[in-house]
Amino acid sequence: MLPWVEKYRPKRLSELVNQEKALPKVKAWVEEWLKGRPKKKAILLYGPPGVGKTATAYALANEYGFEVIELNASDERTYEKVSRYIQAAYTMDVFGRKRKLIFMDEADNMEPSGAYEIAKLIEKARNPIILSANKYWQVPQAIRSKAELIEYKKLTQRDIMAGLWRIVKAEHLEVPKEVIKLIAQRANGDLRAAINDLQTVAVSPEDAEQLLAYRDVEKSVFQALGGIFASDSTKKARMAMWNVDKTPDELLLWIDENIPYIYTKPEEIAQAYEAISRADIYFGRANRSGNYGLWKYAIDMMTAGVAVAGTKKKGFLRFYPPKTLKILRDSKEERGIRDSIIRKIMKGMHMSKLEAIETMAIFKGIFQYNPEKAAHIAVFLELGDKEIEFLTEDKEKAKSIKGKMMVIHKELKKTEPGEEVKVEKEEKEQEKVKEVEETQETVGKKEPKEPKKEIEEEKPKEEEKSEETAKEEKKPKQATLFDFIKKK
Ligand SMILES: Nc1ncnc2c1ncn2[C@@H]1O[C@H](COP(=O)(O)OP(=O)(O)OP(=O)(O)O)[C@@H](O)[C@H]1O
Repeated sequence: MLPWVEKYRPKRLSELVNQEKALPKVKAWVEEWLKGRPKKKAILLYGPPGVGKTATAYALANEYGFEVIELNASDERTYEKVSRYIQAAYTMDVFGRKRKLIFMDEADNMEPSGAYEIAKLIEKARNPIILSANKYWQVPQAIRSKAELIEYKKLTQRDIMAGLWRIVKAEHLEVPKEVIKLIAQRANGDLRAAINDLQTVAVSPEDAEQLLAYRDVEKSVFQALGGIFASDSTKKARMAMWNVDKTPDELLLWIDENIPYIYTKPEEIAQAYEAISRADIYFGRANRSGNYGLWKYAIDMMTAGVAVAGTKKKGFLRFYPPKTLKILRDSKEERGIRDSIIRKIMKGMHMSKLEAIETMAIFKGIFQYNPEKAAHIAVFLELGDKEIEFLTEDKEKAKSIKGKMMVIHKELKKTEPGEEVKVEKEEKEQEKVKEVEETQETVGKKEPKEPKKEIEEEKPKEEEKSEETAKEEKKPKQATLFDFIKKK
């Protein structure tokens, strides 16, 4: 399906909305080219994303009969390409070919080392060169000084709505006014984002509400995914991570979820998953060793590694939130509980987030069908009432697990030397709790977590060391899922 941003790209400059200040300057410059060679061979269009910079280049070319050569300024091979097309300019039109207009996107992501060479090429250029950037001050000075700077302003909500209505009419859609307004509000001046949202809504109206709500919150994640999957350069893929409001290991889940939607060839999918699992291994190692320097490798694997797994994706990409997290359906409270369980698994079992989430899914099964094992897990991870209920999805089952946990706690305390007196006291306390449980709904609210702490605090100093070693010995034993299963 042709992306609507392309399908409805303005054919003429007059179709561009609300860039009245910029367009006369662009026109004047290109008309100078028709007469000869202007003083400035290049113009630098700068402004926020999705406001018509690229659209200007194409509409201009269409109106004035140029062929657009689109290059990515951050690509290392750009210099080579620019130089090739600039040579070609000397023989322009000899074979009846169209004169070329060079459009260089992302001038603010250019390698500074190549900038000087490109600036020299601009000086020699026989063809119009249009550079585009979001932040002109990040364009290397050598290049900036060779270009006329033209500002593109952020579009208003009205502009965005006008742009959307044009498409709604052309596509014969029936979209309520409120939806158009909502999309325009969320686009924050970016018509490209708004058009993409409109296409998403039109493709699947059934989950439009959720997707829109989600986009609002997670906009930067979608942008990052776009950056990773639509990137033809590893550097750009890596950069896509920079402004995401998610931790790298969370973004990994998003990438993981979207691989099969974006890549279609089995070998591409396999390679992308391979990159993801290697990233996950690095995250796991970083968590275990506390060496967070390993995150760098993990991030490289999950961005650049995934980006090179398949061919660059053009066109409309639709991303989905990770199902594992069920974020859309979960309430804020549930999310909090789920995240806390995941954190406890990560910490207690020394796992990466992905491993912890998979483990939590397994635990859910155990908590629902095997209260005995579940109780061991709950004690080990020090799960609270809400967390146990979350895993069982059933209050009664949770109650039974909590009862078993008390027994386990009792057993554990009995095995600790010099604690018989305490245990006796504990037993009495627990009996009291049991009585309350039998009469009240709030069973198990008092987990024996606190009494355990008390005991630890009161332990004689000389025992600390041996307990440390005991803990050390316990650690690897309890750190795998199979150990819980064996326990029964
Ligand atoms: N001012 C505008 N008038 C009409 N359509 C626009 C305008 N701005 C953007 N669009 C629509 O949005 C699409 C994306 O815009 P465009 O590619 O020109 O953005 P851009 O400013 O180059 O953004 P970026 O900096 O991210 O490259 C266009 O194809 C067009 O359909």
